[in-house]
Amino acid sequence: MNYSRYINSLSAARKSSPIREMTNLLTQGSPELVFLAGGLPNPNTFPFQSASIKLRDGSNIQLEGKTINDALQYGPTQGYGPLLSQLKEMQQKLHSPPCWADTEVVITSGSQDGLCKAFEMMLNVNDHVIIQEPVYAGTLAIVNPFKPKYIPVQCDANGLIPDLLRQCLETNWKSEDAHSPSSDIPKVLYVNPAGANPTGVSIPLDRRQEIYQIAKDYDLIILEDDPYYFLQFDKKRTPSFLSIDTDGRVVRFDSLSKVLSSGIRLGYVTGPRPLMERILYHMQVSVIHASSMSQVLVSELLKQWGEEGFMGHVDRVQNFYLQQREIMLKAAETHLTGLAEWNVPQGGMFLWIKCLGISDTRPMIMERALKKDVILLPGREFMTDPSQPCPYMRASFSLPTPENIDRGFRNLSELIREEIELTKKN
Ligand SMILES: Cc1ncc(COP(=O)(O)O)c(CNc2cc3ccccc3n(O)c2=O)c1O
Repeated sequence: MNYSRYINSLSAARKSSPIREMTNLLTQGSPELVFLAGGLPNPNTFPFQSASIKLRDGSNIQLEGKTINDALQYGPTQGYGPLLSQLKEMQQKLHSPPCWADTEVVITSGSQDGLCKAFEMMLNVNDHVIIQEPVYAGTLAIVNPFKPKYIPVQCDANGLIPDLLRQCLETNWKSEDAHSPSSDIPKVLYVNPAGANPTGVSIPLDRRQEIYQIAKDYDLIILEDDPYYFLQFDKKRTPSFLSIDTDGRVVRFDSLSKVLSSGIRLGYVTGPRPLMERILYHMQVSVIHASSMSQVLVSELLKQWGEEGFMGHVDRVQNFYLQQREIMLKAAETHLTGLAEWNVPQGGMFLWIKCLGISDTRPMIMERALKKDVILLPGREFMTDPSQPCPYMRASFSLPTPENIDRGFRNLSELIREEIELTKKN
């Protein structure tokens, strides 16, 4: 593939920082090396001497000696060596990427960081951007400043609809336009394929293959934003776009937020080397690297757990959210039947609810929900055109207890009934 068409002039102008190259030397030098080059602070001046983290299973992770020094010091931009190796091994085992030999992984400060850098590498102002809709509000927040011409592709119970995707493209372009520098044909397809935010929908494999073929026909890069991959409620996880990527056209964003901790701010981007190099250079100048403490801690955890321990943990996390989903679905049945409609989420942590008899949920939620001791997000936040009224709202089942879910939905049903009355009066 010719990746230059996906790299805007800003990103193409980025170069590796000499200081970062120097720091990489530090990890390659002999023990006799006298390092006079980089401005790394002397760890003996740090007040932290060791750290011990207690795990819920009663075991401990000890950071001391080399690990505490690594945790407190600058490290390689691409990621802390041991963790990078562990994550690369995990990607190979879980996804068996067909283009693995030409693939690179970069550890980022959450998948949000990686997603932001990928769009900032690829987009120019006023670009066409193909995006599933509804879509995670954090993605819109990244892309909106580019004043994009969104091509929103509607979803059904199985996610993004390939026929609509193909229709959007063939109505306005020919596939050969992808090879014409002057064409304004889109270059990027953003997809959140499993347990999508906000719908909870997962795209089945046959549909992913159709979508991939369309991306192939129109030479699109697929941004596979997949933080809920481990939270798919069907234990047999659907193969990722990365696992069917025979061309090297998928950039995949994984997150540790939903399975280990959201506060450690660790995600990892997996994609073709020429694109990952651009993201690496951007990391060098934006944050230098993701938190060393977070990376060392996770690496020691994975070392202690091994693959079996980690997969056992993510299964427990998946089961927790499945239980939470059941509780929210029961509360919806009890309190919202006749007032709203919803699909059964196939993954993630959200229920996407359509209010019946209310054209736009934003005023109800933003102006009247707090008085009812319940708050959720209005559907407009997840639309590419927020000026349009939207009858949907997103409820998260990650945090509330079963009792609070039931109480919240009881309050919600009162809120909706009062809103319908209000609408009738106006
Ligand atoms: C589809 C999709 N892609 C990327 C991310 C970012 O995850 P990261 O790995 O932690 O950076 C997310 C996180 N989504 C949310 C985060 C959040 C944080 C504070 C408060 C509210 C939040 N709400 O509501 C969210 O949906 C996501 O859903």
